[in-house]
Amino acid sequence: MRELNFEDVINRLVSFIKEKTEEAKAKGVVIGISGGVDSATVAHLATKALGKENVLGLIMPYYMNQDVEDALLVCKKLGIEHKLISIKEIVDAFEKSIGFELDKVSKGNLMARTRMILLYAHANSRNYLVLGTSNKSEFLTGYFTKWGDGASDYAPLINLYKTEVWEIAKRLGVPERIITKKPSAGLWEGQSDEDELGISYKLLDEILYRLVDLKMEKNKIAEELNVPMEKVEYVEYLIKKSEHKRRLPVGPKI
Ligand SMILES: Nc1ncnc2c1ncn2[C@@H]1O[C@H](COP(=O)(O)OP(=O)(O)OC[C@H]2O[C@@H]([n+]3cccc(C(=O)O)c3)[C@H](O)[C@@H]2O)[C@@H](O)[C@H]1O
Ligand SMILES: Nc1ncnc2c1ncn2[C@@H]1O[C@H](COP(=O)(O)OP(=O)(O)OP(=O)(O)O)[C@@H](O)[C@H]1O
Ligand SMILES: [Mg+2]
Repeated sequence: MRELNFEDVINRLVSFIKEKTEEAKAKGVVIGISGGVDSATVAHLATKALGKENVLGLIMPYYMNQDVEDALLVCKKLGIEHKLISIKEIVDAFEKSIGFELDKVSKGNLMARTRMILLYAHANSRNYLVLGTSNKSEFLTGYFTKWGDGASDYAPLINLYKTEVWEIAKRLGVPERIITKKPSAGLWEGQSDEDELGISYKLLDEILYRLVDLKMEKNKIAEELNVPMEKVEYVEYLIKKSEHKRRLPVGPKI
């Protein structure tokens, strides 16, 4: 992987949050806190940048489980204002109004979009910005809900791979159990990013870095990483298939 000076990266991330908040003349930021490492990292960075008084954490579970405890741990450790809002009633009411039972991916996307609505309701009413938590691995593979967790005003981690987010989290003092837990979108019981994506973040990031940043030939990547060519082609397929998620809607040239 590329060699980053993580202390320098942290300073840049903190300055970025501070600058963008000032530029927007916003009073603070609101972040969805899941109990996972991406949101914990963004919350730590925002607290460093703006002070704990100007950071609002929204914990928005559908399922009441250990993740809720972990999200509370993050907010309490940082001393930020936080609210616990169950989205179960809202999501179930949506589904009832839709009139048919949603498949699990569609229902998961509905959860992610419901959280987006709650984040923006708070941002609008307080003159806050919504900070997103997407990282480069998720962004490039399309592993996020379009206009759901993918929607935000600024996404500080968007240029950092998941394996790099783990390094930053360690240096920021994110609680160990949050760093070592299996990444999960938490959209259904037992969901795991690496199982759903069909590849470990370690290998995914090595392939993405070579394909996207270094623009290496696919056969060279397979050779260098000692993996079958199909793995590299699969990652390339994920990038292509999700192109529409990385841009605003377009229409024909007139
Ligand atoms: N070629 C194309 N051009 C323009 N638009 C296109 C399109 N193909 C689909 N679309 C549109 O995009 C929609 C599909 O995209 P989307 O609604 O996002 O849905 P989709 O990509 O099917 O599902 C989201 C995936 O992200 C995962 N996820 C979600 C949320 C959080 C996390 C996490 O890590 O925390 C992970 C989730 O587990 C699932 O695998 C289609 O219904 C259609 O409206
Ligand atoms: N229960 C939840 N409450 C509040 N926000 C949530 C919840 N679930 C997901 N989110 C938001 O959606 C984002 C995307 O989820 P994602 O799983 O990719 O990140 P994470 O949970 O922070 O880290 P990890 O990928 O390691 O689980 C979260 O970072 C968070 O901002
Ligand atoms: Mg998660």
